[in-house]
Amino acid sequence: MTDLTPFDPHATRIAPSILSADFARLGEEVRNVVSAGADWIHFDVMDNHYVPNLTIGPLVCEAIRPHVQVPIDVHLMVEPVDALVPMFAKAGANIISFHPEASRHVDRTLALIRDHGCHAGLVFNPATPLDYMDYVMDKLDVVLLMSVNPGFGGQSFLPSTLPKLRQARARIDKWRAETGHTIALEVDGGVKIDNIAEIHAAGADTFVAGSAIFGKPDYAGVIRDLRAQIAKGASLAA
Ligand SMILES: O=C(CO)[C@@H](O)[C@H](O)COP(=O)(O)O
Repeated sequence: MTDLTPFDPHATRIAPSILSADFARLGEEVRNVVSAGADWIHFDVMDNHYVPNLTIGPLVCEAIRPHVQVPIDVHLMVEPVDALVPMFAKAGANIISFHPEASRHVDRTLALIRDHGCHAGLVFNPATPLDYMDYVMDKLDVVLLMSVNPGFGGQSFLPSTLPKLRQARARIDKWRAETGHTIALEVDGGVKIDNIAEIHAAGADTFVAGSAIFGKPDYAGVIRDLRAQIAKGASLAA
C-alpha cells in the first residue's frame, strides 16, 4: 500500500519523464536520474487510441519499481481508464492521473485510484477547461496541466498554459484555505531551464521534464539548474 500522506504544500518537485530515457537501459536511467536529485519518476502510458502513440504498461512499472525509492507518477493517456488502475497500483505506482475525457465517470475513477492506495490526479489538455475540477476537489491529490498536446516528448511549451496555471493555483489555494488539503499543481510538456522560472511564478509546484534531462551528459547539473531557476521564479512571484 502506498503512503498517502498529503503532499508538502511548500515543496517543489522535479519529475523526469522516462519517455525521453534510453529504454534499452531503463533501470540504469531511472537510478541515475534519482541519484541526480529527481523527486518523482514520471511514467507516460500511451495506448495509440486516446493519443496517437504507444508506450509502456504495468510490466515496465513493476520492473523499475525496485530501482527507485521515489514516487512513481503514472500519467495514463489511455481510454478506457479503470481496468488499468488496479494493475498499476499492483505494479508499484504511487500517483495515478488520467484525462477526464477518457473516463465516463470521473468521480468514480478518482475514488477507484485512492481505493487502490494511490494518490489521484486529473490531467487537463491545453483545450480542456478547468471546470472538471469543480465537483471533485475532495478526491484530487494532483492537478496536471498539459503544456503540449499529449502524445510526444520534445514539443514546445504552449504559452496559454501560464494563465491557466494561475487559475488552477487560485482554485487549489482556495480549497486548501477551506479544507487544509493540499493538491499538487503539476505541469508537463516543453519545460526547460529557460522557462521553468515563469512556469513556477504562474503557480506550478511540480515539473515534468523529459527532453530537458534525459540524453543530457550531466543529469545532476540539469536538475540543479532547473532548481536554481525555480528559486528565481519564487522571487518573481513574491
Ligand atoms: O506526457 C508527455 C507527452 O505526452 C510528456 O511527459 C512528455 O514526455 C514531456 O516531454 P518533454 O516535453 O519534457 O520533452
